[in-house]
Amino acid sequence: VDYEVKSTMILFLAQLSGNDSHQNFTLNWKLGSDPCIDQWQGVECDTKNSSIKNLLLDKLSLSGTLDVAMLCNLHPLAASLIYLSLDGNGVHGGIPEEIGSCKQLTQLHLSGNQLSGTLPSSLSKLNNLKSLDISNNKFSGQLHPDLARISTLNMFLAQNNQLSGEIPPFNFSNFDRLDVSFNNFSGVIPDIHGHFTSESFLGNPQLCGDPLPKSCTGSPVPASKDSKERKESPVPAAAAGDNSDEEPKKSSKGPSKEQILMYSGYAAIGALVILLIVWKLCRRKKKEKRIEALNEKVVTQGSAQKASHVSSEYRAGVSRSDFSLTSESGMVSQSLVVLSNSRNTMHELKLEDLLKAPAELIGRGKNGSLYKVVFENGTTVVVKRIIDRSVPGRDFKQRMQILSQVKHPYVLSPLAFYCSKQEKLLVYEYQQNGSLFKLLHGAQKAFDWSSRLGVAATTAEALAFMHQELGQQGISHGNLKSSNILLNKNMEPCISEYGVMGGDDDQQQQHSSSFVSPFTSMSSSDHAAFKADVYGFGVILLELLTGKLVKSEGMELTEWVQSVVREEWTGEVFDRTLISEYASEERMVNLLQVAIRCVNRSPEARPSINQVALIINTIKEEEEKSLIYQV
Ligand SMILES: Nc1ncnc2c1ncn2[C@@H]1O[C@H](COP(=O)(O)OP(=O)(O)OP(=O)(O)O)[C@@H](O)[C@H]1O
Repeated sequence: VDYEVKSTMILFLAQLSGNDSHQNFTLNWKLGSDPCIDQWQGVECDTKNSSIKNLLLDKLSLSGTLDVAMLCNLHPLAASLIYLSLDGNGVHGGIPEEIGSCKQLTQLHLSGNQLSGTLPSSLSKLNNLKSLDISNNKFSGQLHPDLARISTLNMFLAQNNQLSGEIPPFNFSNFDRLDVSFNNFSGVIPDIHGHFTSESFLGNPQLCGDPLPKSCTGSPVPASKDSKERKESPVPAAAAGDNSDEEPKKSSKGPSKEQILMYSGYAAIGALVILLIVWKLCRRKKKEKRIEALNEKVVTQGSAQKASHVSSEYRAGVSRSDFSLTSESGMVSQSLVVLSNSRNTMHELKLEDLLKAPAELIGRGKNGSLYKVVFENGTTVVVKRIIDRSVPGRDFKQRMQILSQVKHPYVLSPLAFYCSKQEKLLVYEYQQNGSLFKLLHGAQKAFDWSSRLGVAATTAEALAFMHQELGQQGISHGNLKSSNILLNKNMEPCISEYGVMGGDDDQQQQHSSSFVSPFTSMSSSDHAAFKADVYGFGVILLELLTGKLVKSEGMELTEWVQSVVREEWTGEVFDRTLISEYASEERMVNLLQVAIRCVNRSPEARPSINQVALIINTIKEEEEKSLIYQV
């Protein structure tokens, strides 16, 4: 079974279990093993062509979501999967439309979960489906009439949900089992050819007709001859919502009951849409208020201090700062904003102190210059002076405020910032162990495989937190590269300059063209920026694996790796120092596969950073287990 299928299955299970990667271990699903040969629990294969046939994951206390898009969008799986069973778990959320791409499915069993929402219309595309069991969930809405077109269907169990509308005219003569009881179905029961008793339809107060005792014309239905031995309904006609006394109204000239129902349905949808718009507007207002509140919380210092005139030209080794901070009027237009996450000593930080302190230029990147500033008390910070004027000041300030509130141990938050029309400065704690770039490409090259894997896993987790765990406030990095991964005093990676550029336009355009957002909750530019971060992270993985520079002698690392892999010389890609320490080639190849997926030219084909983090964690856990085993 190929790598992509294995990793997709591991991710699918992780989503099902609510991102609990331990479930993979319990079931023995490991990247380093084979689902068919090593018999992953719950997986049954077609022995002829080693393809995955059945996924039987009943009663495993899975409480995550059903991401069938992962399975059904992957051709080899979609072409082989015929039975998916998740009965008796706690899976929540809906069934995604992508289920329609799992064309070979003959059995879909999802009974006894917490699934909700309407059934996707794409279910009707499953024209091999024989049994569909969605009973004992929280599904609502109407069944798509096209469901009745699945000519192979012979079992439909949907009891105990909140489904409504009419029952589609299935070909009941093919059916062995049917149960739609205890829902909110309404209207006339289609012709069941005498195959089922009233039990299959009970508990739907608005349903009428054979085999229920409630007639659709008001009078009780006489038992038809072709009905199989029919039991008396335990629900009295009145309790079943018999509305025979309403019937005469039907013949009057006014709107029919169906029309009234239809119009009130439209009215309800209209009201819902209005409510949704009002809710969205309220949320936006609230968000703005929250940001304003955050702004008030921070310590601002004196708003119109005299600017100490400083030269705008940098001279290496000068003994004082040279940030030009003057506004047109010669005054400092705004003051330094010390953020609430700063250490105590930093609360006292003043703009004049920053200007007075000796500063040393330590870098000049495409987005600005970086200075190391040492205060009298010995505290050392770095100051990033941003030259990009395209980032609007308001956006920049808001982003900095949000970032200062985000507490992730592996994301370096700014200590303070300054923002005027001409100038943007950011103050960070100085990290004396330098950057990942230096560690990989500097003179000293003692950086073993386990540490590299650790850096990859920690960075991916921190990014996943920033992208997804923050929900609507998720922030992309915008300029992810190995020089922005710093090493803290414990040599752990720390992502620096987070969100400073608000998305690198070049990088985004280059790496996220022809993008169409599949999300409604997120703007397409946010989504493109997240995909650009995944690309940047993929390049970092390639640097970790190859030890090579991103660009050298006119050759891009991504292109070089892909060409070597295409030629099937994969082993040639890896850093010689890793080979000589006998690092596991299997796990290096697994990480390489992740990296290659991240740097895919098409942004849509790149995985989410959450998926990447999960796979890297799995590789890391396998590495740790093997180390314990060696000891
Ligand atoms: N807080 C810090 N502590 C120590 N070193 C840092 C810190 N921040 C950045 N550096 C290092 O200083 C060097 C220069 O940083 P700078 O941000 O100017 O360059 P860059 O990241 O290559 O460019 P840019 O971010 O503008 O694209 C880099 O090697 C970086 O790793």
